[in-house]
Amino acid sequence: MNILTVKGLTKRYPNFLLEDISFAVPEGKIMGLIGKNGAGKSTTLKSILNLVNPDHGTIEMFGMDFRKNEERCKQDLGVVLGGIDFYNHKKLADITAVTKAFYKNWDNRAYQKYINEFSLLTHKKVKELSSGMKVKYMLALALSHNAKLLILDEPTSGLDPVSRDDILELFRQLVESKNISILFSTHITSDLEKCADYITYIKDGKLLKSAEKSDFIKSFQHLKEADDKADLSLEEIMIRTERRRYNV
Ligand SMILES: Nc1ncnc2c1ncn2[C@@H]1O[C@H](COP(=O)(O)OP(=O)(O)OP(=O)(O)O)[C@@H](O)[C@H]1O
Repeated sequence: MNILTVKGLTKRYPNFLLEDISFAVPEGKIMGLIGKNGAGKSTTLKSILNLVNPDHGTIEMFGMDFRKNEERCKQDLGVVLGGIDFYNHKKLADITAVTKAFYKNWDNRAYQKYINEFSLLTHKKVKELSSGMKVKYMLALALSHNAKLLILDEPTSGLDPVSRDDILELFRQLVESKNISILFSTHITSDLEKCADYITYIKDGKLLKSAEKSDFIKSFQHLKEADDKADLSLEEIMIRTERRRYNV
């Protein structure tokens, strides 16, 4: 069963066109949304969530039309877009108090468990947290209302390799122990090697490929050159697909 199905998503900006994006996230799986800077990853996520107004396309979430059931869907959805830096001077406890009022199925015991598990101190202000801790706090909030789908925009960007590995490991554990589904954007291919089940690749606003990871990798092996012995890695696939020739 697919937890999220995106069909024909199109968004036109004056200097950019996100065109006819379609893909699906199966239940209990991690989908990595990849593309270089400016490819349209954030625009895709914001269009899915109705944070920008797409020109075309349908979004089915939890078997419902997202646009017609937005408030219901949001109860089971955890979203981390662009961090919480605009709450820099707020204490975590204060942000939590505002957040929990929004969710019908807020679970205080679960919240306390994740706060302890992630070693978060709720009397601290957002600006006192490391980047990895901020991501963990956002995840703690999402998990405390039993979100079934997490949509995360570049959750690992700006993290050091150890913190990145820690967050990716946490994603895998969440998927395996709680059957949560995750859609996250990144331009860091090693994130996907480590933890994605499926990959959707957007290039210049267009969908290049969306497939299960090993099928995805297989489908790009025509980019191999004579002296390539092993299969191309995701990094090589992306570099070769995006490489430009300069007339200098
Ligand atoms: N509100 C907006 N108005 C006009 N153009 C926009 C707007 N938001 C994004 N764009 C343009 O859409 C294009 C895609 O941007 P987007 O942020 O979706 O890319 P991205 O793949 O998430 O990039 P990055 O990895 O750098 O975050 C860019 O050319 C950007 O300038």
